[in-house]
Parts: sequence; structure tokens; C-alpha cells
Amino acid sequence: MSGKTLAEKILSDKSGDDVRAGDYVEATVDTMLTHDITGPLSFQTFYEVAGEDASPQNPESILLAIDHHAPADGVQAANNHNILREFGEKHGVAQFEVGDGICHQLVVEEGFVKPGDLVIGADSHSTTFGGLGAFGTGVGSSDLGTAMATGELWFRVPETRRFEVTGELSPGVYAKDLILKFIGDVGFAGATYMAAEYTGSAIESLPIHERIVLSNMAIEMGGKAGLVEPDQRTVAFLEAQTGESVELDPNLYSDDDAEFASVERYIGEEIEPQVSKPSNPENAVSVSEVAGTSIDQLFVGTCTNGRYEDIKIVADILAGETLAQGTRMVVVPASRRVYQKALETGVFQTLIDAGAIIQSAGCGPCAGYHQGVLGDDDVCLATANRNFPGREGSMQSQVYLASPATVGASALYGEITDPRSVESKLNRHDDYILSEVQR
Ligand SMILES: CC(C)[C@H](C(=O)O)[C@@H](O)C(=O)O
Ligand code: SF4
Repeated sequence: MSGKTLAEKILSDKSGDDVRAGDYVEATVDTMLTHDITGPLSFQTFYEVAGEDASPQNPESILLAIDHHAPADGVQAANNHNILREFGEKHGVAQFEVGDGICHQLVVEEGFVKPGDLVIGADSHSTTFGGLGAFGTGVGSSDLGTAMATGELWFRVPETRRFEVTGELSPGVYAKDLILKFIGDVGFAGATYMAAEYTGSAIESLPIHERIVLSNMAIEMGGKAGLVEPDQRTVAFLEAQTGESVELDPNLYSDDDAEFASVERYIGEEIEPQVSKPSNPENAVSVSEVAGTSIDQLFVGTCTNGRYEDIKIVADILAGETLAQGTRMVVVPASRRVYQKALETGVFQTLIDAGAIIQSAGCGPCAGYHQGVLGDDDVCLATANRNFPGREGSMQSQVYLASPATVGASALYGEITDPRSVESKLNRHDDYILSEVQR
């Protein structure tokens, strides 16, 4: 038998079987998350499967977040929030409030994931946790409800499509540019039901918050998961974040003789800053191809690039400057701790002085619900992950996707701008540990 990929190893471990791509498994789930949109239906399925008086198998493995319509933007959202609160209280489940942050960020910050775990979420960006060497994947609400009842879920073991980046990334080029490039190259469905795996020296040298960006957007090429092999940096990050010691299973890597669906090879130094044009993340081009495109709104946030390090990159560029005339910038931190940190360090003051709007932690206008919805003629440059028609508002509006550095540089001129033109202001931040920041 051939060796195993990281995905095959994790699903073998969680099912107790020696499995390969294509096999079906019943696997034990370590962490499950749901939120104010998918929670109510998950709970309904849970009660149908487990019975009206039942409790979840492992209440401590569940995380509920009020993040999508938070604060409530209407009566239905407010009622959904109450359904989450009630379920959380009744079953002793960790339930995060309005303003605490985006579910995916909370899983990472609150110690709900470690390398080798199997994490499911009733949200498509649950691939995020692959950045920490966990098999994270999005599932439907009914699957989530079933897993809450049984502690398990079935999976078809995915094939692995590998993205190998040697060398290192140049100044002004970040994980966001890498993932946009990958998606552009393989297409929107290029890794459908596969585990995307990111490897090579340029990936190994990335801080955890950037690895998470690669995993988070695996779903934008159809990926079932997006994995980075965990290492000592992963361990150090999690230990600092949680205050607990983390054991790294030395077997959590893809074997040399594992079978891959394909291996795409890149040289880090050759990657340029990328921008995905409307209205699909796969429309990625080098920034030079769209430089000069006029922008109305800049959006900094989301589970992809709403972390402290991302917001700081934007603030580094805007320090002492003001937004270009006629543009507006909406900043939505990914969590309350990110908010606090940006407040304490003056990052928010810098952005406010530049003319930005700071909003409470959550999804913000990412999926077009509130807090910065776009009108018909609006053009937005966002650090987000999706730019489908109507994603952030009107079906006629246009959304371009880019890194925080490209958004920051573009804010200075009101048009898409190569971040390398402000090279002296560009930084690559190591991971900030938010465990000591109050929530
Ligand atoms: C609302 C939710 C189900 C959805 C998802 O699963 O991705 C949202 O988070 C998104 O990004 O579009
Ligand atoms: S920030 Fe956007 S992509 Fe992430 S979970 Fe929220 S709506 Fe979905």
C-alpha cells in the first residue's frame, strides 16, 4: 500500500480504519460550530435525531457564534440570536455573543482546535482550521445537527491536490496573493471535494495567521479541506494562545509515497500581488492588470483577513495619511480581542484619523447583510473571500478581492494600486497572540 496524505492520516485516525482517498468513513468529530444563520436548522435536526429531551453527545465540543447578522439587523435575526442563546444555555454549550467575533476566529482564539483534529462547521469557511493542521470542513446544518446528536459524521476521504511553493514571498506579497493565484490557476472548481494541501519553504515560513488565509479560501476552489502540515510554529502559536501545552503528533505530514491528485509547483519570488476581478474569486490577475480601477468602498475584515495583523498592515500604510477623496473604508475586526488589541495599540486611532469607519466584530458586509451594503454602481475592494454577483449588496455592484496591503495602498489613491508602490510602509507581521487581550 502507498503512503498516506495528511488528510488520509487524520481521517484514518478519527475513524479507526486504515483509509485512502475514495473510502467512506464514520469519523469522530472533535469540534463543531454553528452560527446565527445555520444554528436554528442544526438544532431542529439535532432534536429530530436525538429526541426532544436529549442533550448533545459532547456539549464541550460545540461552539455557537452570533456573528453573521450581529448586531441584529432585523427581527428575524434577533429571534435567531435568541434561539442560539437558549440552546447554549440549556445544554451548557459555549455560546459567543454579538460582538465576540466570527465563528472561525473564535475557534482559533478560544482553543477549540489543535493539529490532527477533525472540525466541522455549518459554514463553508470551516476549512480555515487546516492552517493549524486540522481537517476542517463545512457541512450542512442537518449534518451538523446529526453530529451533535451522535458525535460522529460520515465522510468520503478526499484526494489531495498539492500546492508547493519554494523560495520565499517578496515584500508586498502575502498568503492572500498566493491563494488568489492558486484559485485563478486551477479554477473555481479545481479542487472540488479534494483536500488542498499547501507545502514548500515559502509556506513553512508563513506565520499562522497567513497559513489560515490559505486554508480559509480552499473552499473557493471547491476544496473539502485546506491543509498545512503543522510544525513547531503551530505548537508555539497554540500554546501561547491557550496557555496549555500542545502535543504535536510527529506523524502529521503527507508521506513521500502518498498519492496526490496533482502537484502544482510555484516559486515564491515569482508570485506578484493578485486581485480577483468581479464576480468570481477565480478571476485572479496580477495587480498591474487592474491598477487604476476606481474604487468607492474599501472593506477590511472577514474570516479571511480581519485579524489584527491584517488591520495593522492597513494602518501602517495609512498612518498620517487620509483616504482618497470620494472613498470610504469599512473596517470590521474578526473578533472582540482583535478589536481590543487594535484599540489598545492605536491602530484604530490611525484608521479613524485617516477617515475609516470601525464597526463591531463579526462578518460585517461580507455577505451583503448589513454594515456597508453596496449600491448599484458601487465598486468595492475587499480583503474578503467572495465576490459573486450581489455578494456585498446590489447585483450590479462590483467587488474586487485583494490582500490588506493592496487595500491599504489603494485607499490612498481611490483606485487599485500596487502595494509595492508604498514599499517603505509595508510590513509582514508575525503572529500576535491575543490570549492576554480581554474579550
Ligand atoms: C451564511 C453561511 C451559511 C455562509 C457560508 O456557509 O459560507 C456565509 O458564511 C458565507 O460566507 O457565505
Ligand atoms: S466573514 Fe464572510 S465568509 Fe466568513 S463566515 Fe462571515 S460571511 Fe462567511
